[in-house]
Amino acid sequence: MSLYCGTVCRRKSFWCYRLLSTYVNKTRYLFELKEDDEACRKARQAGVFYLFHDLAPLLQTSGRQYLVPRLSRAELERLLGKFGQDSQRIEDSVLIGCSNEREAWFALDLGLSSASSIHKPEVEAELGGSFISLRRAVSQLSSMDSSLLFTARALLRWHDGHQFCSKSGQPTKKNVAGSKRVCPSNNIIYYPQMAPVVITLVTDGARCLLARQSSFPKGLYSALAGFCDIGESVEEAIRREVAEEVGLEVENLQYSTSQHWPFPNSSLMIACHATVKPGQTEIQVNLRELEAAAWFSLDEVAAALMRKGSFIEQQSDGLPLLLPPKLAVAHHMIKTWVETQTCSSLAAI
Ligand SMILES: NC(=O)C1=CN([C@@H]2O[C@H](COP(=O)(O)OP(=O)(O)OC[C@H]3O[C@@H](n4cnc5c(N)ncnc54)[C@H](O)[C@@H]3O)[C@@H](O)[C@H]2O)C=CC1
Ligand SMILES: [Mg+2]
Repeated sequence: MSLYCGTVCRRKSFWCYRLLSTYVNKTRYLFELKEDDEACRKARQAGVFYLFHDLAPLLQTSGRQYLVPRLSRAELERLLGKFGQDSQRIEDSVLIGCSNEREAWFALDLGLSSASSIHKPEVEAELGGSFISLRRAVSQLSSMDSSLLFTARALLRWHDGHQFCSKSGQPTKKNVAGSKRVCPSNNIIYYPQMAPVVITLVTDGARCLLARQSSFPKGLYSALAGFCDIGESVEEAIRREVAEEVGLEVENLQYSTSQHWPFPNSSLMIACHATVKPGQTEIQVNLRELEAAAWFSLDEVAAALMRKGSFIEQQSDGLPLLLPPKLAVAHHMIKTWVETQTCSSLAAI
């Protein structure tokens, strides 16, 4: 049973953790760490650390998968000492989560601050791993690891880009958890930001519309995506983006799911399905935004979904269509569409 006992237990800690479900307990604990610098400092003493270098996480290879090593506080202090760094450097770490047992997890980038950047190959040799671009590693990470590393990368990048107050020009100061930065001269609080992005899988009933940008790997097609403009609702952004990019009008918008996507900046991907208006299927590609867009049949998409291996391996097997990696929300939407189409065609038999 999960119970919240409110103010009665608000003595030493914010909440009486004993009575709460594991999930609520964890959520409340993280909330406390973000709000209370002293509690977070204490948690950092016993916490574990994920290391990055210039936003690339430290990873270790295990067969076709990557493992994500973590360091205890003592191991991290030893490492910093070995490379002539003060343990003060740990102050730069940011809180990215915690275990069910309230072990706090932090991320620290050893390469971002050029004044005190640690030489990458030496750390890699010392820790028996490599700092690998998260984008490159994403298909070989478990979904739990990738979600944690996405958060860490986004937060580390945000702090790196918000060292100064945009009003006073003075240095800003992060709270211990790294959930905000404050300008000491005018008390303006800066919170980490994400840009809302709509991503839409358009169908005409039998086919789905996929598109590619010239920057995509050869053969890769994805759903239509675009940043929401100021003042727009999600529905308006979807209609505008589809019209802008492929010259079609859509209706029957249906929310599917959402995902935090850290490349290149933090985006909140809001995924929806939509259909074209009856009789409107002729694509007019906006070549300033896209290289190509086309309708794909269920068979073509289902075959592409079955393909295994990395992009490089898939590119060499000669089939024309490549789909986004499993962890991308675009993959999830395409898979959902194929499943729905397959079920409805089976039901029609
Ligand atoms: N996780 C997934 O499955 C997928 C994620 N994406 C992500 O969605 C994002 C948006 O997709 P695009 O087609 O590139 O968007 P888009 O169609 O809006 O075009 C990008 C252009 O929009 C403008 N723009 C407006 N607001 C912006 C902002 N806040 N930040 C950056 N540019 C802004 C810029 O001129 C930029 O060149 C990309 O960052 C991409 O990584 C895209 C497809 C799949
Ligand atoms: Mg786009």
